[in-house]
Amino acid sequence: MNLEKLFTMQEELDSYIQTNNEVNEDLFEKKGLALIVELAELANETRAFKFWSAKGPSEREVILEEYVDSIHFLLSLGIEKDLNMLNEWPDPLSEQDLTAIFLKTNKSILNFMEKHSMSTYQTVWSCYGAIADILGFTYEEVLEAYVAKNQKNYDRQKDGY
Ligand SMILES: O=c1ccn([C@H]2C[C@H](O)[C@@H](COP(=O)(O)O)O2)c(=O)[nH]1
Repeated sequence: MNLEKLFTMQEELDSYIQTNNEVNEDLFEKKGLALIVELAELANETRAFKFWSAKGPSEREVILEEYVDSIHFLLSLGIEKDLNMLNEWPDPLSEQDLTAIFLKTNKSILNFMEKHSMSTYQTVWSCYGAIADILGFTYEEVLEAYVAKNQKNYDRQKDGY
């Protein structure tokens, strides 16, 4: 999937949020932590690791919204480090197990935060690609859900979130 439109939309949303909240500091670390938190929220909604519970995963729409929350922060981190020339979503890792991919993704985010190169950034995208594959999300669905959540984020700012 071409990422150009998403980077542009994210850049606009980020500047709106920063202006609205009068923030001028370097936000890389906070956004990095935000991505790790979003990844955990996503894992929690899938309940993939909850061997002690009989309850199934949340509804697909709920999981998809959590997924695109991560995509927001992933784009935003790339913008912070001038890596938004990444045009195409890198090929997904081949991984079938949700627990394994969540752990790999977590590691890839920490690795990117330590060494922010295009290569470590692409690995995070490949991990998220694998998560989408396992969850059965198409690029079209992800794009549509991203656009909807991006708008919701503006609305929340206007409502004094
Ligand atoms: O600089 C920012 C800060 C927040 N968000 C978006 C990403 C997620 O969609 C949402 C997370 O908000 P919480 O629901 O976790 O508060 O905010 C951004 O896009 N850019």
